[in-house]
Amino acid sequence: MTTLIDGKAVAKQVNQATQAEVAKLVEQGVQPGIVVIIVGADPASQIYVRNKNRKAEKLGMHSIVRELPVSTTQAELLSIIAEYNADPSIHGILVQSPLPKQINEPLVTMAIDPKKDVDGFHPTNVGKLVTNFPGNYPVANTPRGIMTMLAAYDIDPAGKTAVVIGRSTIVGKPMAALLTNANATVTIAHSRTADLKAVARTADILVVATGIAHLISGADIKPGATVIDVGMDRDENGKLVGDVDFDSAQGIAGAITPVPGGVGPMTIATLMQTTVELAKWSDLGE
Ligand SMILES: Nc1nc2c(c(=O)[nH]1)N[C@@H](CN(C=O)c1ccc(C(=O)N[C@@H](CCC(=O)O)C(=O)O)cc1)CN2
Ligand SMILES: [Mg+2]
Repeated sequence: MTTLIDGKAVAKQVNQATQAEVAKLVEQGVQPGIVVIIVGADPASQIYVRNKNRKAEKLGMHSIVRELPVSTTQAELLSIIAEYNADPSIHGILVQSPLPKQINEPLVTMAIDPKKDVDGFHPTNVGKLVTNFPGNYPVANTPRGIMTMLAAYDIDPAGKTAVVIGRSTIVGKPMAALLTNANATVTIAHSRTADLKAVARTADILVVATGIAHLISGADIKPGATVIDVGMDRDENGKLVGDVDFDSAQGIAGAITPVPGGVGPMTIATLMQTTVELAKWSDLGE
């Protein structure tokens, strides 16, 4: 029997808690605010940005979408970020990725005030995560949402062997840090890993974030393992699929996230949760 990890249902619970928290803050005179900056007109990014804006408004937050032309220069983008760094009504600044070629993404990440870094990508915040620094700071929303999902299903990483396939700043590296901080024994694997599938088979918790449709199949999964599929890929018919072949994993995995309806909804719900926390930490000193 394979348990389906229902990200949509967990996201709904997180969103309900966030909505209640927003209402409480508003009573105290603080309305959490987020700005999402999008450069260019990538259709998928436009949909994600619209979804974030709708969700933020639905939960009672102040939400701005700042749409910039594809020709925006590095200097223009940095000066817009500086504007929101100085705006007390904005607690979270998110620059939607991917960005056009003329923009230096790491410099953009560095320009965001770490206290408003709602993505958790600023090196100051990444450094705190990796050093398991005490206190409050934002953590990348996709891996943090995955930790929330694991907890919701009583899956404790402590003492388990975890394999994270993918080493991105958005998912793989912060995921490995969170699992390490939760006392798992963690391996980061990637495109250059020798015998990747044999490494995958050692995992009690397998997180796959490669962007390669159906890279992992049932034969690569240790029986009973928890499988978290971060992929959002298109198959040959244009259908949205994950990095894991869900059908062949069924019956082998102990628990698995579907695509869609797994990690994706948790990313947005966690982003909203982080925005509220940033507002609390900055305006109420909590
Ligand atoms: N600055 C950032 N840029 C990007 C991030 C990010 O976290 N920060 N992540 C991705 C895109 N993304 C959010 O921005 C995102 C994409 C998709 C989903 C989602 O809920 N997916 C659904 C399926 C949607 C569909 O049917 O197409 C699901 O998995 O159920 C959430 C967040 C890149 N850029
Ligand atoms: Mg994401």
